[in-house]
Amino acid sequence: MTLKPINELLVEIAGQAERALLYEVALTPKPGLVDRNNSGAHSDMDFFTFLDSIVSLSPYLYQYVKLGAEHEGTPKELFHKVRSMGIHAEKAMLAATKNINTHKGANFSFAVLLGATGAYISSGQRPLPFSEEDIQGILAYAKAMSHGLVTNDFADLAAKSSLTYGEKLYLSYGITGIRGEAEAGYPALGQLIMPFFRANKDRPMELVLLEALLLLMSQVEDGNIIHRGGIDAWRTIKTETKQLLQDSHEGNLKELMYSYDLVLIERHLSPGGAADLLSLGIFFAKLENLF
Ligand SMILES: CC(C)(COP(=O)(O)OP(=O)(O)OC[C@H]1O[C@@H](n2cnc3c(N)ncnc32)[C@H](O)[C@@H]1O)[C@@H](O)C(=O)NCCC(=O)NCCS
Ligand SMILES: Nc1ncnc2c1ncn2[C@@H]1O[C@H](COP(=O)(O)OP(=O)(O)OP(=O)(O)O)[C@@H](O)[C@H]1O
Repeated sequence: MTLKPINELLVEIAGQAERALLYEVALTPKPGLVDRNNSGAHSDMDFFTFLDSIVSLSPYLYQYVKLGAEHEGTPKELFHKVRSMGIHAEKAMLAATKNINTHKGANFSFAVLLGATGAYISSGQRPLPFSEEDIQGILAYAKAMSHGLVTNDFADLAAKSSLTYGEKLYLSYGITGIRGEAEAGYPALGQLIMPFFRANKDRPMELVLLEALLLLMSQVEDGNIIHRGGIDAWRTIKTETKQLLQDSHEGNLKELMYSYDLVLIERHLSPGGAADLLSLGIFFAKLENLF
């Protein structure tokens, strides 16, 4: 087997991250979220805002995987490198979207996971497609990178004058959100979505992605839902999406999801955390050549 030059591999991996973000926003119907049909429970952004946002992030996706591939220090040192790069990316995103938060969470997680992917391939120059073990190796590296993140980020919140939604949720409920997910090595990917994708890899991709979104909504501690609707609204969504998964089959899935979109729009709720995890899952599924 001949291995591709490393830079070609990095370009291909960054391209799969971009593709995953495009697939996520194009997937329709997504309850409460921006899709091709409507802007869900969002009045400040639409499908095109997401396209602008993805274009602005694209060069950084490559930078994250390159930083990982060239890294020679500890996983934690790589975390600091990609986060610093991520702050520049977030500024580019906000400039492209006129200050609307389209991909804050996705940008953070892609920074960590692309960095981890780069570090993983450089440790043994793995060819694509990756195996299940490769993905586990990348998630384990991401876990090592994020060690102590929750404690460090939330250490001095009392002294801060303004708090982000993630910080407020931690102070109010002890909810660790995206930081907790990263520090645990993204169990929503390794233990939930990737096994689901592998088990369903021969079914129509679009339906599998819609079901995957419902699966994530039924289980993830979604900071976006909780900051807008509170804990009860989040619990209700978890129960309802479990029921939707039980009631749905290939013939009625889209119809049920169109109806549920109207419900979440009416309640002004949007599962942004689940959407981000879906795009990360699509990224790994592409690297594993599942669809
Ligand atoms: C950590 C990030 C995401 C900022 O967190 P913040 O508290 O502002 O945001 P918040 O927690 O509200 O969530 C951000 C996004 O994460 C996504 N999300 C929410 N819950 C989840 C979840 N359970 N799983 C995955 N993604 C989630 C959503 O899309 C959400 O919009 C990142 O933007 C960042 O690092 N910003 C720089 C700030 C910084 O460096 N602070 C440290 C100072 S030491
Ligand atoms: N397809 C999508 N449609 C809508 N939101 C998405 C989609 N994919 C991901 N998201 C996530 O939803 C988040 C935006 O949600 P929200 O508008 O609640 O956040 P906010 O701007 O931080 O808060 P608010 O506008 O309520 O003050 C984005 O950070 C983004 O990560």
